[in-house]
Amino acid sequence: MLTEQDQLKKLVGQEAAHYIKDGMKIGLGSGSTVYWMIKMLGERVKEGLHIEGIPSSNQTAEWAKEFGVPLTDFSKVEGLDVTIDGADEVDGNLNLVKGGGGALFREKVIAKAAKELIIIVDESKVVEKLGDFPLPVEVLPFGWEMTAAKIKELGCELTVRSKDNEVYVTDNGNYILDCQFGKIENPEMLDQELIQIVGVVETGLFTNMTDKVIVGSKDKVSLLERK
Ligand SMILES: O=C[C@H](O)[C@H](O)[C@H](O)COP(=O)(O)O
Repeated sequence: MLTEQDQLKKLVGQEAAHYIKDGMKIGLGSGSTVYWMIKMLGERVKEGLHIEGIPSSNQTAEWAKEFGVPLTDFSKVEGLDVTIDGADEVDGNLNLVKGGGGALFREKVIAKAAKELIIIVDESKVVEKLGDFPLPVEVLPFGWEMTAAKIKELGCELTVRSKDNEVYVTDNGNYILDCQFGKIENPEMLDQELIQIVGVVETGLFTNMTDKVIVGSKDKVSLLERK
């Protein structure tokens, strides 16, 4: 039995699959909303759609295999036509917080590699200002305590992400620091400040990258587009 939020995730995930055209190379994001998009893409592939996707996480790769979506990698393609991904927060300028599922680094790679970035969310993710959701920052394990101290100097409280009482390790073998900055006034500047800290691999701030956001709410699906 799906929760109301999951039903909205399903709705926008399925909707997004219809943006894909024959022959496209697609960046496949991560998370429970993307799951529905991949499932629907699998159905379209069975009906004859020819596409190839690059997954942003091991979980996404598994789903793609399960639903019959062909995969490729960056040794075989030069770029992507479109990337479709979820988000943890979206602001009015279509800036994003991502990485709730820990896949932010590969997600940023496939977002940057694509001609178009389409984000799929339920309405609870749309906010005026980013920052209620703690910002995930991927860091190298070596000296992560030093990296964390430098990040704290930018004005946040943080925790190292854990899972089942162990430190959570990303698909890239790194750690995630969940950073509570409060409302983020200037996401672009914060992203730049964070990325300059030695040991930071990537941040969950995706600024000036999103072209379209498909938002699912109770009575409709709406489209937000880059101004
Ligand atoms: O690392 C995970 C990703 O950034 C997800 O796209 C994000 O957390 C949204 O996930 P969901 O669709 O499950 O809410």
